[in-house]
Amino acid sequence: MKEIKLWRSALSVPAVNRRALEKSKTLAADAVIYDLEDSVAHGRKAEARENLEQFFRQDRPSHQATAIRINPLDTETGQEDMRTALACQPDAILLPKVETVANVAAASAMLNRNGAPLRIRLWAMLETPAGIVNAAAIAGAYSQASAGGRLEALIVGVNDLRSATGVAPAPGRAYLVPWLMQVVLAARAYDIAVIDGVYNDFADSEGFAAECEEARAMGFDGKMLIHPSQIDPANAHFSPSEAALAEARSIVDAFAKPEAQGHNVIDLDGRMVERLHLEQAEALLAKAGQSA
Ligand SMILES: CC(C)(COP(=O)(O)OP(=O)(O)OC[C@H]1O[C@@H](n2cnc3c(N)ncnc32)[C@H](O)[C@@H]1OP(=O)(O)O)[C@@H](O)C(=O)NCCC(=O)NCCSC(=O)C[C@H](O)C(=O)O
Ligand SMILES: [Mg+2]
Repeated sequence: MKEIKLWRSALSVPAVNRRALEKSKTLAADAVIYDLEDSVAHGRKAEARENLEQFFRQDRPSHQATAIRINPLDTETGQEDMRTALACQPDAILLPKVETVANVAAASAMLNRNGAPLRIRLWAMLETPAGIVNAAAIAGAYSQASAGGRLEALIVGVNDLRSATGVAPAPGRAYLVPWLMQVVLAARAYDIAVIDGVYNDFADSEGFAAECEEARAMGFDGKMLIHPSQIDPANAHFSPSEAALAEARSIVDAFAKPEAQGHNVIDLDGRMVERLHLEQAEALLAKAGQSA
């Protein structure tokens, strides 16, 4: 059976902030992304790497996946970050500003060359025009489904994307939605996770809730976060609703009845239900069991 993982909340923590690093272990985020890239000033990269090496020597809570976001690998800073990440052995390394299959190939080759265990995965941020245009190729080339690939998740970087395209940071994301959907489609085509970008105004809980709802309806698995106050709402919005769980139970029950045996299509209270709905229902119930 396929491994089920939760991707509802991926909190970014600046690796330069030791207090936030400590706090991260106590939080209910499904994943924590320790950031060496944009949240760390250029002159403090070495300090941030040192913090991470110390931090990863400690025990970590088992409920959280860990990732380290490095700088682009075609820079000396990115190369040094990768050495730190290899020493820390997080669950994943998050590559920023991925634009081509070659960007992922370079990281994958470094992991393989250095004998990194296969459990260390790659996550890719798509946050430039080229990254969005090439989303399907990037998702396909190194995804789990394609012979031992390491790529496990795509994350959208909406701030960089807005900056590179000139799309205004206005309320609502009408002009971004077509590009976001391209990323969702690419991830679904290759059966990898897909995480929506950050909501900067962490004091605006209503706006955040609205964006979570939109992201869920678009098919995202969760959201990248910047502040602990966003974790509980994200976990709630990206968990299956009670109504969806009740529906799933009724589908499972209906297919378990003797009269449904040998049928791929049944009538459930005047609606056609197929076996693919049964598989969806079982997956939803399994996921809910994991998040309970
Ligand atoms: C945005 C912040 C700078 C706000 O920080 P601060 O003013 O300190 O917030 P609070 O006083 O409300 O904090 C309350 C307590 O929570 C801790 N805290 C705050 N943020 C985090 C965090 N991210 N992880 C863990 N803990 C956190 C504070 O230390 C306080 O703790 P305590 O004193 O013990 O009660 C700050 O939230 C922050 O730095 N956020 C993360 C910024 C970041 O990671 N940016 C990079 C990711 S964004 C991105 O990737 C964009 C993307 O690339 C794109 O292109 O779109
Ligand atoms: Mg970015």
